[in-house]
Amino acid sequence: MSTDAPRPPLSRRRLLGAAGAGGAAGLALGAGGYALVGQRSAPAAAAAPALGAASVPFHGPHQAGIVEPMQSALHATAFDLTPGTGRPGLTALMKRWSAAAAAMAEGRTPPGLSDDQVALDAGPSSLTVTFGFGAPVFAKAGLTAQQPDRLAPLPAFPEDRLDRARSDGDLWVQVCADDPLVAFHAMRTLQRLAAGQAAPRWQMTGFSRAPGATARPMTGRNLMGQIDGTNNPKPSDADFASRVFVPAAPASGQPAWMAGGSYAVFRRIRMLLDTWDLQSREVQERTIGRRKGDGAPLSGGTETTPVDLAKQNPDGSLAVPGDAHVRVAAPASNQGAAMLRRGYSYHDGLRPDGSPDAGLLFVCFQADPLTGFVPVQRKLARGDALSRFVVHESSGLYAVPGGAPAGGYVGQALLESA
Ligand SMILES: C=CC1=C(C)c2cc3[nH]c(cc4nc(cc5[nH]c(cc1n2)c(C)c5CCC(=O)O)C(CCC(=O)O)=C4C)c(C)c3C=C
Ligand SMILES: [Fe+2]
Repeated sequence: MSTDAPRPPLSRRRLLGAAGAGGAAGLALGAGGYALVGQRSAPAAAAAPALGAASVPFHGPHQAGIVEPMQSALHATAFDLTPGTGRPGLTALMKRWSAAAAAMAEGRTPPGLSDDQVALDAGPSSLTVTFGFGAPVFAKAGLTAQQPDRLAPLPAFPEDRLDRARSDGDLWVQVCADDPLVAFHAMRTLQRLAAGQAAPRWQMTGFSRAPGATARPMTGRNLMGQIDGTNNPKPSDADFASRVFVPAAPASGQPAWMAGGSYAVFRRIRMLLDTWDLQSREVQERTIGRRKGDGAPLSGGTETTPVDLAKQNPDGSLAVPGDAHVRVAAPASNQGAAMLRRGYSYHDGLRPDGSPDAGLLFVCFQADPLTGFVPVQRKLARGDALSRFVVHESSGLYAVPGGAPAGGYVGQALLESA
């Protein structure tokens, strides 16, 4: 599932145009959060094409990696604090991680480590790093009074087949970039910087379509072949911010340190692709409620035409079937519940039975999981035609603090609260 709607066309063209004119370095674009910056080294600056030179600022009111167009590579890692790492250790870690993420987002070598040089020749490639806190970290850091009640464990959904060793975790780190080596380097650097204070609990790798792969910007496809991400909330929607970000306290009813933050739900959802591929095109389309080729709703129109859930076929049946995924998941079917989906495909080879170990690393962000993911997944688990073709294998819910101002670090308002 992707929010592909990739780079805004204008900035994309300007990026490529600037590179073509040889004037990439130092040009601020001011659209979609992307800019071109100075490079890691002079030779790299001379050689880096626009894609590698594009950067997303680490500092800002919200963390990067939420509203920006999806990059092509993802590493998601959960860490557990090592025994004895209390609040001071966690504070030191978040300072180190934030400084490293800010540097790498500008294509600079992170402070405090000898660089492994994996990303040496590349620019920042739109690297974003997003940090989240899992529920257990609050007790471990002596911060239970500051734990949001929204961070209560997700309910058990029928048909979940969760592997607890690949679920949850004290800290969650999402690394995205348009170059796989840049993404690996960032993930590996953060892991090395955590040594002694936090150890990886699980790590997963995802991918999306490479920028420039299509003749024009298009919504991405998932491994079932569907156009996925069409009906995501858009930053231009009037209610976008209130759906995705936590407002300031006390109006939010949430701890003050969560202002500008969000909640991330992460689910590893395996697709039963061998079974899916045996289905007719008609069954596949009725399962989702949209045409496979162009993503148009079965109620008619084009990909971007609003879904008409009331539309009937000439025989009186619903054009979008009663159990179609888009009907069951729609805000209109869930008292307005909505979330910003930003998931990546994964493929980890074959399972023992020879079937592909592949699917969707589902990531969604919302201001409140109790009015976002939870009611929607509750409904999907009961009546979604897609359930026959997917298995939920791991799960996590994380509080994603607001962004850090220049000179600050992510989680500062929590970790320096009284
Ligand atoms: C609980 C939330 C959701 C899960 C889990 C989920 C899994 C999942 N979805 C697809 C494929 C598609 N989903 C689409 C739309 C869509 N999905 C959700 C929520 C979850 N999906 C929502 C809220 C919506 C939007 C509904 C609407 O308002 O119309 C689509 C259609 C295109 C689109 O709008 O993005 C596809 C395709 C898969 C394959 C999957 C698990 C593997
Ligand atoms: Fe979906």
